[in-house]
Amino acid sequence: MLCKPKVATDISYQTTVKHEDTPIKVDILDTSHQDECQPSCHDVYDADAFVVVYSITDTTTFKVAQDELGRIRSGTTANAPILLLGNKLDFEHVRKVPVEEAQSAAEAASCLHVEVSAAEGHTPIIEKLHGLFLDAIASLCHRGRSVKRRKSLFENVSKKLGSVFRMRSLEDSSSAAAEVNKQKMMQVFHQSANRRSV
Ligand SMILES: Nc1nc2c(ncn2[C@@H]2O[C@H](COP(=O)(O)OP(=O)(O)OP(=O)(O)O)[C@@H](O)[C@H]2O)c(=O)[nH]1
Repeated sequence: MLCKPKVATDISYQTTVKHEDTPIKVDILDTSHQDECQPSCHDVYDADAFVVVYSITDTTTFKVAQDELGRIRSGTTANAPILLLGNKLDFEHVRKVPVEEAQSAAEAASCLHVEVSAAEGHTPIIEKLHGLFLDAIASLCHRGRSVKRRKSLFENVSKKLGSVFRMRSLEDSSSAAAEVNKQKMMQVFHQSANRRSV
């Protein structure tokens, strides 16, 4: 299950994260929402997790993000973990999307919500992405695959990046930040496992 760019402006990345000594290959597709490519031209139904990005300064991007949440939740990806990510937090003074509105959209779609500034550092974003990947893994495990199959699934966690920021390697975080990440990752993993076992 590899994410293939659908149009020239899509960008794909590959990276590796570790979960309990198991390397997990992650394919990331950063899809473009430029005029010539509406969201509908993307096949989002083969991803294991999603990051839907909007700008807190632009209500149009939030509207598109909400539509995307609906599309994801209504297809075969209905149970996939989603991170709704509000970007450009450094532009708080010209905010157009109230945080409460975004939070309730996230709640309605049963997804995580976070606001960040890609311009002011990647660590908080990377932490959230690690959590999302683990959520995807927990989701795949919960679907009752065999242990052998799970390992190969671990190598195929893929996701779709909505838009806005360019991501750098997940391995760039400092060792102190990595320890914090690890703890948060395990928290999210356990929360996710608990949620899904209810
Ligand atoms: N101030 C600020 N600028 C940002 C932030 N994130 C992105 N930008 C800027 O916003 C502009 C658009 O960023 P892109 O990453 O190209 O946006 P995009 O939505 O992915 O664009 P497409 O791939 O064409 O859909 C660029 O000039 C970025 O430098 C942020 O957090 N703060």
